[in-house]
Amino acid sequence: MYRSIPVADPAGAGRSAVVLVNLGTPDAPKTADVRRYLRQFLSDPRVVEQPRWLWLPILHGIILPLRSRRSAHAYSTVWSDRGSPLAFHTRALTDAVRDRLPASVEVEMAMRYGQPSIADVLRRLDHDGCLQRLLVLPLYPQYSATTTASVFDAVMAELATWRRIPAVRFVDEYCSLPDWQAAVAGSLQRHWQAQGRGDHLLFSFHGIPQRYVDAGDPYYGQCRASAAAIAARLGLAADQWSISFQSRVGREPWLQPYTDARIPELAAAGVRRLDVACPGFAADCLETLEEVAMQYRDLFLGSGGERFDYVPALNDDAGHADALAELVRAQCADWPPFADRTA
Ligand SMILES: C=CC1=C(C)c2cc3[nH]c(cc4nc(cc5[nH]c(cc1n2)c(C)c5CCC(=O)O)C(CCC(=O)O)=C4C)c(C)c3C=C
Ligand SMILES: [Fe+2]
Ligand SMILES: [Fe+2]
Repeated sequence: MYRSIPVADPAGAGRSAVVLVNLGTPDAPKTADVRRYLRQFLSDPRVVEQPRWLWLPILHGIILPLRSRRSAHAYSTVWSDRGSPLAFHTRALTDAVRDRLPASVEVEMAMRYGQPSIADVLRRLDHDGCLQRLLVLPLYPQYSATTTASVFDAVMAELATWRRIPAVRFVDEYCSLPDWQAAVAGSLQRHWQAQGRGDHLLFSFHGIPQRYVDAGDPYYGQCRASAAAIAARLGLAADQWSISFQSRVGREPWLQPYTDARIPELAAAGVRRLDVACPGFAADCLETLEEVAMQYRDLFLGSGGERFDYVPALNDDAGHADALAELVRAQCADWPPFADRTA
């Protein structure tokens, strides 16, 4: 019934582990792999809040057959010999965070959809039954039920099958942390020092349905507040920056303004040189590298703009890893090895 494993050292103090969880990505940019990934992703009731009897026939009859091929093509434009950008950037960030923490804390990455799955990573961490303390850090700076809460669901679904459950802590958001805001502002400043600065800075966040925000999802407020905090650190005036929402799927209204409407609007208002940053994405991925850096570049240049700069996500930037390692230390301050409780 519940998972049984012989405990290697019943008298031992047990171990502490940190799991950084990102969204996940297909195994390969092929229609069949993308289809398997989209099926898991879009079957999650946190992502698509529709009655299952209504949604599942649409998903299997229309969305998966049409979207898998189209998305596979989009993935093939960003795939590299290191694999999917979301996967290799998340791995590099996890390594950088691990390097900054005591060697006795295990630091692993997991993916909400696809591989390595949350269930596999948790079981591996508890292979000897000695995982006693677990910090889950979803790599979403802003909380949304569609992303953050879905990670929580998957962690709890796995632990619900365990006999010996570790103490669990869960990070709900980190966009309000000054260290993270400083890391984003710092990467923009470095970009401007190297490339020069545009006329306007657009912060483009992944959208969600407006209906979810109306029902209490704090995502919109956190996007606005964190963009404003970053702009303030950069000393930008109100007309030098704005926010928008990208990656809409389906027909119902999502958060606005839409990035693909805002970009031509900025060009028409006289912006010749546009900088775009995506501070809702911890790691570069399909949505930043293909949708923003390719599609929206073409859109801006085709609307009369002269120069378009996509400022990369923080990925394994030192300031990013420092901020997340500090967040782990603060969250686990009373756990070994951060605190010696024998004192
Ligand atoms: C259909 C509903 C979707 C919601 C709601 C949604 C929210 C959401 N997503 C991210 C981050 C990422 N999404 C990515 C890809 C992606 N997102 C959706 C749909 C929704 N996302 C789809 C169908 C896809 C797959 C690609 C496609 O077919 O267009 C990715 C990139 C993954 C990669 O492999 O590179 C990320 C990251 C956030 C932060 C969010 C809500 C706040
Ligand atoms: Fe998404
Ligand atoms: Fe997309």
